[in-house]
Amino acid sequence: MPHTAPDTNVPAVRLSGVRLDRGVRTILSGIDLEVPRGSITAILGPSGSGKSTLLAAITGELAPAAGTVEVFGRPVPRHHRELLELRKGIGVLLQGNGLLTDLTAGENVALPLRTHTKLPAPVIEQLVLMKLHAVGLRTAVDLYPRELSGGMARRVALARALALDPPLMLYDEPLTGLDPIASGVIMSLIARLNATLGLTSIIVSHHVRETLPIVDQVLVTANRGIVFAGTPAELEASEDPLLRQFLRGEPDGPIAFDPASAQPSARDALARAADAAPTRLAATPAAPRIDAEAR
Ligand SMILES: Nc1ncnc2c1ncn2[C@@H]1O[C@H](COP(=O)(O)OP(=O)(O)OP(=O)(O)O)[C@@H](O)[C@H]1O
Repeated sequence: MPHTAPDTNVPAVRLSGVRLDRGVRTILSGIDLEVPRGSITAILGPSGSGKSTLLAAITGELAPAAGTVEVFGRPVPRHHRELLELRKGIGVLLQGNGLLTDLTAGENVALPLRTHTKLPAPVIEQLVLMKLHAVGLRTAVDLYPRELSGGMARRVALARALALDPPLMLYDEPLTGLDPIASGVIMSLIARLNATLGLTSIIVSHHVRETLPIVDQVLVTANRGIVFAGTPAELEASEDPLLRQFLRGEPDGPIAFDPASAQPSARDALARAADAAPTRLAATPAAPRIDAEAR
């Protein structure tokens, strides 16, 4: 398991030739990617382009229709028991906080420890305080979720995701519903925890501007694939019309906001973009929209 004898040359996550379907629909295909250990990777892209679906493949919630998904050098298993083992090594912060409202912050953080370990209660109590301390909320241990601000509740959920010391953290839209100040706190916390605990982090986000400063690698999903993989600086410097439009969060541009209503000129520009970067941009006039939520 990831907890034991890590081979530091093996990436934390590797996808090779992966295709992901939902029912009869192919959401992503031809996916090759590596997430180096210790890094922070952002998965950005328009709504519905398959960002969360990629996370689901990493946790084994969605088996690939083709290709392989490896976490710390091991193929993601399909059997329930082995999957549960894998997931103990993956901390997930979901879009909603998922805190149980009738439990205190401390009891919420204790849940994974009570469920997955046989540690005695006093040890769990100490671990809970340590996790809450890591997110700057030790004093909130006895508060109920309704007594917490949105940002505090997100930090308690983060402490709970860290409870079992997972080497890999997945964040699905960690900033949803937070104001700019709380967003800044969460992003710097993600960066600090990644560095101090030696984690590997993957962040799915619509919040491009808030996310780019803390990440090492950016992947952009669109048009059923990964249309960009590189550093934040490389993304900012890209001349690719699709990426420029996405970065600016514009509904109008070379990529049609609503492909059904694309004008011929938009289609032409899209085709030119696809010709200019055939390996990175599999754009077609029927490609998914780039929408304004990308901001
Ligand atoms: N459990 C599911 N069953 C069927 N279809 C699904 C399921 N989950 C997602 N999809 C579909 O897969 C596509 C990609 O969804 P996904 O949630 O991965 O996109 P996303 O990029 O994360 O979007 P958003 O930014 O809006 O969260 C969408 O068309 C969505 O409707």
